[in-house]
Amino acid sequence: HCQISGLDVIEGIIAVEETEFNKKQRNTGKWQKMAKPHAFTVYYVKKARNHRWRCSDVTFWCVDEHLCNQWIQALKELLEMQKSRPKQLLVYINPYGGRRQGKRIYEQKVAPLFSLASISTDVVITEHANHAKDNLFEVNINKYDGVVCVGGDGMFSEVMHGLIGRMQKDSGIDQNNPKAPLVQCNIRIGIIPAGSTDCICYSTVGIIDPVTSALHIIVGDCQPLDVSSVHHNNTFLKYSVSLLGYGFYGDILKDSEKKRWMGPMRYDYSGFKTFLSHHYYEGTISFQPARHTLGSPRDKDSCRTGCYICKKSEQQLAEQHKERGLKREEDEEEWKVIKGKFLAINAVNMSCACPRSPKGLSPAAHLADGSADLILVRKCSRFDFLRYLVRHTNQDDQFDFSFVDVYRVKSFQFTSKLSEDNESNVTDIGKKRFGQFCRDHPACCCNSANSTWNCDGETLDSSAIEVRVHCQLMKLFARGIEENCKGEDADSQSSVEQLL
Ligand SMILES: CCCCCCCCCCCCC/C=C/[C@@H](O)[C@H](CO)NC(=O)CCCCCCCCCCCCCCC
Ligand SMILES: Nc1ncnc2c1ncn2[C@@H]1O[C@H](COP(=O)(O)OP(=O)(O)OP(=O)(O)O)[C@@H](O)[C@H]1O
Ligand SMILES: [Ca+2]
Repeated sequence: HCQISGLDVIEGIIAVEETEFNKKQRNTGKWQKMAKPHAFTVYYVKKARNHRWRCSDVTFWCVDEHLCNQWIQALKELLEMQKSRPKQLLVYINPYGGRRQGKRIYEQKVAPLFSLASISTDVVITEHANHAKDNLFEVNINKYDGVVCVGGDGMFSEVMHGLIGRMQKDSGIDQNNPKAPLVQCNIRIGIIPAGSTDCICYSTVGIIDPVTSALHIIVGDCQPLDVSSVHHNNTFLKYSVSLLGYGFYGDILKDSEKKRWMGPMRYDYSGFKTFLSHHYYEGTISFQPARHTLGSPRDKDSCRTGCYICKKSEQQLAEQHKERGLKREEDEEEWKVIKGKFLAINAVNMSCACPRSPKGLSPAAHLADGSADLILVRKCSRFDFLRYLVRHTNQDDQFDFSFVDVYRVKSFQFTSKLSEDNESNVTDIGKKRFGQFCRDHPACCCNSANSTWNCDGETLDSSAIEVRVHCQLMKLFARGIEENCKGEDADSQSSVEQLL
């Protein structure tokens, strides 16, 4: 990554413009000797610390007007040849996400950069939930090179549902069929973070910073992403890219929804409350291990830009597409079944790194390997659960506990004990009364009721679900987290800077 070539340099250029300079500029330095100076300014990506990108500029002065114009022309032609760069974007802004700064962030930090890079935009400020999703079913989508969402994970989820849903509708695929081979979505999504957790942005870029994300969009980055489909009884419920969590994260979300007015703080409040309530839930989880991928959840290396494990999965996917029509072998593959009492069941398609937990729920999970990491946290003491949680915030291994198991899977199913009992028509009135008693006395930690699934920050209505990972179903304007050239925290130079 540290090598430099002419092409790398163009990749880092945002725009080239003839420099308009005033008398003051003309009278500075050695250029004041020039009778009639000419100049052009190159705006480029400057890489700063901790994956942050900034727009910087450098002005080249020239005595010869013709030579100056030739340079401008040549650089503009090279920029024009960068076919992965978007020209026309559809932007959705959630004005109420996170700290309600979405509109301001877009107008002040992002729109000027898009305009500098000659990107045209159609901007929709959402008026209600599902506005963006519904709108994506109506717009002339082919007009756009990408869709940008300004908001949090929930807003991203809306846009993703709109795009994937639209894609399947246009291709005649029934989303309610859990086994349907879904059509990949080639229109990239850009995330301008303005939410509460912004876990998808953090896990794919390495920082929550609107300017950095805007620059990844401008240079036309592309990061494929695994998407899980969630069904209940042959009915499609939702897609998930980050966390599908039952128990702890489901309960936090349910409680926090009532506290939206608190903003991002609501998660800490509900997190603390849920931690104290210490509820566990009984159920059965069955899963198919992901045998196609090379990695394991206990690997020391994490998914980084150009990840070879994700590339391998991409190749396998291409082969599968070629062999389409042949019977899929996955139906015959083994299922593992685990019954137990769980404080949390977390399935993550990516690390789920976020500022609260910089290495995430599963540090070695891959963005695009066609698998999810299934983390089972069994019933344990409050103290042990706290030790487990604390390891999300430091360098210690959060899977190194006897009550935590982790599996890399390509599909799984869950049924709670309660719904199993209901299905087998066990009507134990005493048990139900006892359940009621426990709901009224939260100090009791038994499984009085079902938890809810937290699906990328939204609750699901059903506790019994069937989940399948779809390898690289969609793409983002991102490149994954970059390996730093000179150690984790050091500044790394962009190719333009190295050239300068
Ligand atoms: C002692 C400190 C332990 C801190 C442990 C922090 C672990 C944090 C892990 C965060 C994982 C986020 C996964 C991302 C999920 C997103 O798809 C979703 C949508 O935005 N966000 C949430 O559901 C929002 C989920 C928000 C979760 C907040 C959890 C806060 C837990 C606080 C526990 C306090 C225990 C204190 C005991 C004294
Ligand atoms: N104009 C609107 N009014 C009300 N709700 C909206 C509007 N636009 C979008 N939404 C909904 O708001 C929900 C939350 O938005 P968003 O994800 O941007 O912020 P957040 O919840 O604070 O952040 P995070 O998801 O990162 O925790 C989304 O699920 C989205 O459907
Ligand atoms: Ca994955």
